[in-house]
Amino acid sequence: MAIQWYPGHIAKAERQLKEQLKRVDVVLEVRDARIPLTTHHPQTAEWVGNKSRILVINRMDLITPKTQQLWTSWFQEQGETPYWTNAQQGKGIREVAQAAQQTGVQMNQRRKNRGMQPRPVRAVVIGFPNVGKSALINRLLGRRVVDSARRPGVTRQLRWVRISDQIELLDAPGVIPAKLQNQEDALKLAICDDIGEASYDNQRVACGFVDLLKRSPDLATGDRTSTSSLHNRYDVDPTGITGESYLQDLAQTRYQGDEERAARQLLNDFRKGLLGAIALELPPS
Ligand SMILES: Nc1nc2c(ncn2[C@@H]2O[C@H](COP(=O)(O)OP(=O)(O)OP(=O)(O)O)[C@@H](O)[C@H]2O)c(=O)[nH]1
Repeated sequence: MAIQWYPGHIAKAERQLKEQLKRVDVVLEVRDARIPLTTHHPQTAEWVGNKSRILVINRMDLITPKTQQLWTSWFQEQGETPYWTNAQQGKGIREVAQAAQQTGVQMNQRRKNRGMQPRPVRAVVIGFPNVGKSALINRLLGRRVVDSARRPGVTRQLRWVRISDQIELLDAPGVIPAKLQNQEDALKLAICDDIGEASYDNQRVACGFVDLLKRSPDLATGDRTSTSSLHNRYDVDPTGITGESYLQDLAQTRYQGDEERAARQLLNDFRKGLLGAIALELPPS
């Protein structure tokens, strides 16, 4: 499905990300609740090194509580603790701040053991494009921004903002370049709009979206299947037809045959949660 990206752009994003990571103690890795695996870059562990990492899964409002519970159990089995947030509405933010603060306690204990003064823990928010990094930063800052300072000796000027006596945050999030491992990942990122600079074809992505839902009708848990969510919203039944035919039918019945408009509408409705809480991934069994 030919989703394109620019190697030069990726190299630059990676350099910036590594520069940001050098300066911090704790990394808040933000993922998209609809695709928590695909919004994880395989190189993250390498980038984070021996720093602390907090796993933040944002857009919790776009999946059902049941799906969230399945993921929480799965992550716990992998030895990870997910922190669920809705950065748009400010849910789950306090817990993330507390977790970051907790890593500072450990860091300061090590400093103390070496005869050093305590200092605030330094954090950065990283994640794929558009997963909600800025929204999270703004929520973490809230009204508690007391000062912001430029630190000398930093090659590129990175600004620290203090979110409490114990935490300082880099004000610019680290963008993980969407290295597209395979077409399935690329499609999911495009559907969720987590792909950034890459360019893709709305109509192909929309058809791929319908086909994906048809392959996995149980993605929407709750009282409705994901395909009946489509039927319900547009009054066009996807049963027995391909994604491509679905888009054509949708365009015919609602958009005077304009498939591009139909595709954009379908994708926007999904992204806004208007098709219901549909996850595009469930934990591997
Ligand atoms: N439904 C929902 N939308 C969210 C949530 N968090 C952020 N958004 C929306 O997602 C979009 C992207 O959020 P940003 O905070 O700009 O994402 P970002 O990761 O900083 O994006 P880049 O700067 O492009 O990398 C915005 O329209 C937000 O309003 C959330 O928890 N739920």
